[in-house]
Amino acid sequence: MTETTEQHETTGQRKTDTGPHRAPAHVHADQRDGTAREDDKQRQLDGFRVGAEGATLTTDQGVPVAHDDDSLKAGERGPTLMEDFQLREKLTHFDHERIPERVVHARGAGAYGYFELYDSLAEYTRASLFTKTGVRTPVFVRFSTVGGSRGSADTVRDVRGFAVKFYTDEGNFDLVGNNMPVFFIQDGMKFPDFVHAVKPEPHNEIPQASSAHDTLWDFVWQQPETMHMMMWLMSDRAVPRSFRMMQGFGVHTFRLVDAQGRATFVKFHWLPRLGVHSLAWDEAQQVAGADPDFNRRDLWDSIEAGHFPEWELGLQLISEDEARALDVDLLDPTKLVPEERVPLRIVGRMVLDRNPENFFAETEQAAFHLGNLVPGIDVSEDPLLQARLFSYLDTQLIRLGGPNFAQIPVNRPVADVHNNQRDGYHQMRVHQGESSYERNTVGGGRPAQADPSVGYDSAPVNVEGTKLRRRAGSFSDHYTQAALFWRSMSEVEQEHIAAAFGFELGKVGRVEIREGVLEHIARVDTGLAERVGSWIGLKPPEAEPVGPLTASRALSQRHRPGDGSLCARKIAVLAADGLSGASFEHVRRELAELGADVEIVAPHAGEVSSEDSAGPAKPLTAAHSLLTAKSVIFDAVLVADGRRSTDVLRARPDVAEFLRQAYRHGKAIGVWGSGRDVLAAARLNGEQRDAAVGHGAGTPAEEGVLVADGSAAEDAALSEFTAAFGAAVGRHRAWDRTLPAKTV
Ligand code: HEM
Repeated sequence: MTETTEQHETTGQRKTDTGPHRAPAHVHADQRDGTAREDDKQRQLDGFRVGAEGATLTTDQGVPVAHDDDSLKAGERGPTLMEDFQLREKLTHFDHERIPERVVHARGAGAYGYFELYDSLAEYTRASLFTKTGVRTPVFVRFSTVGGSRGSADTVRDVRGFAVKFYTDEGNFDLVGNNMPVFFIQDGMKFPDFVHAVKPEPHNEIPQASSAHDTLWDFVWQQPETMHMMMWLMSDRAVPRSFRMMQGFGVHTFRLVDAQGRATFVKFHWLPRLGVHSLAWDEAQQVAGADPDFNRRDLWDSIEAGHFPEWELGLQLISEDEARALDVDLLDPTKLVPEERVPLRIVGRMVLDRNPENFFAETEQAAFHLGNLVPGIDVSEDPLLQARLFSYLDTQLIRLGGPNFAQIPVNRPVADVHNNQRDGYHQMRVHQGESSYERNTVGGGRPAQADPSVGYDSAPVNVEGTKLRRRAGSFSDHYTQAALFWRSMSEVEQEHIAAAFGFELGKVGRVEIREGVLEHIARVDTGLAERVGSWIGLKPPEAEPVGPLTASRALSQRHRPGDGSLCARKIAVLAADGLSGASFEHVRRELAELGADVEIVAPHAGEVSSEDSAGPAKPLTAAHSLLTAKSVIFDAVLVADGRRSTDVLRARPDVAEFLRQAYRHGKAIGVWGSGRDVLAAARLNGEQRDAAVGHGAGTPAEEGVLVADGSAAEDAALSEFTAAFGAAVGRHRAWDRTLPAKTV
């Protein structure tokens, strides 16, 4: 018997199974042709599912329980008896349900899927993951915020974690990255300091999941290496519309290693099919209240709806010689290599197509680690990366309660596991044999060492030096790339960055911290410092401009619109009893065909009456009342035709506020038929708008505001309107409408 056959302690069944409990599917990549395939992980997980539907309730010992509502007492009104083993077991288990949350990245959501390689990298690496084209390697991905606790809101200003576990046939490879390509600090020695500074302040544990407080900005002031990353953190990247609409980055430089041991530097980039899109800051703050699970729900819903999130993997491959010619040190994690300098080679795609079935068992117990490497992939000497190599395994030992967490279903490899690592808390395997050591003449487990052509080997990098605690001189420029980022932004993005600095520093109480940070900002760009200074009432100091610098188009979100698809974009249709059901159904159907999720928001939830006999056969249902739905949880808003409906809507202040807020947040707004009157009454932007402006099918009154006369009788006109509206939603936002009032 091989060791992995003993691992399956629990048998179970899928929720949909009706048959007897199945023995776990036993996945051995090497029993076929040595290749891990997309469903291998799922088949392995099948063996651990426990479905209790229809089963008899038992204790943990399997004893049937006939009475689960009352404890065992001495008399009806007497004290509870110590001997009540049922009660004690139930309470004890409950008392121990919580495990520590992750020390950072505590709040997250995950999904399964696959990575498919379409361009072999055999010339650079022997990793099967990157050489077998067409093969779909199973993955589990967890997205997260960094600073907040497990129960904090999704849409706070923060970096997002983007951690990918590839279950390859050569073992697990984890790419534990973020949605920004650089980091705050250059050396792992500073990580605890940085995290202590950004987390809630220790005396009163305020503020939760926010960088807008004295200690974080004090750290920034004292540690100017943070400046490049602070530019990213103040940008729209820090408030993504969706996990599906973020880039991902490995951040550090890694190495790909070929069969001869030749190494090439590599930087990993994930590129979302849907483009890179963000919330407006005002919107993000309101979503945090209206739906704290906004990003988590979006990921879950899109997968359930079959709109599978997708990214392409792009690599920057850099030889040692090319590295020497770059004007940045590849070992410095506060620097990026512009794509214009080293273009991306797109090699594959990742698709997430399955939600986990149990949040705790899978997402919460997932353990990613930078040191989970496979043959052909190696680390670099980046001092931040080197510290991470220690930290993940160390923290997981306590978070997951001992050294056997690789046996937890979500963490276990699809590849076979054989070694002499034994015992410890939560050991699930029943190892066979008399001995558990090597070298060994007794026999027993005795896994043989792999052939060198198969086993992991570190890149033979020449390393020597004098022991010292010092930062490399090549790491010392903290401003040039921060300025590159600033100069690469569109006008709207720049305005958002300036306002974000203004917001955050505006929450800093100590004026000397504000002044100190403003000095650093002035060294990045004096124009930016002027704008920030005007928000916080300070005059920035004189500073020497950095440069000359060209911009990098690739850094601006504006150049990553994506495919414009409406995959699981949420559209609200404001309506009341008496709407035109036929025209509504027409618009709904056409938007749904584009992938959008169209929901009626009405004065009351439940059935809404339609005014026309030609309306839909089934009654229309409002998914939300105006009490439960705010415009911030939708991407766009429509107002339906129907005189009786619009007469109600145009008199309601909450409808006017819904539209005004959507307008302020740059969202597409569309009205047809008598819906025009509701728009006119809303006085968008405080003005009485002439609802006749721009009418005609799909004619924009201004960018993203579409007004049509179309009624049910004019199908072609309505289709034209719907198509124009859909295109506006696909463009995400009319960003100019989101600009905060300028103070300069
Ligand atoms: C020396 C610097 C760093 C240290 C010491 C460190 C440490 C940690 C620790 C202890 C965790 C919790 C892990 C767990 O409980 O399972 C964590 C999570 C994480 N870290 Fe880091 N980190 C560092 C830098 C970074 C950087 C630069 C990135 C991005 C490239 C990053 C990305 C992540 C992600 C994505 C997670 C969440 C993984 C998950 O979803 O479970 N960290 N980090």
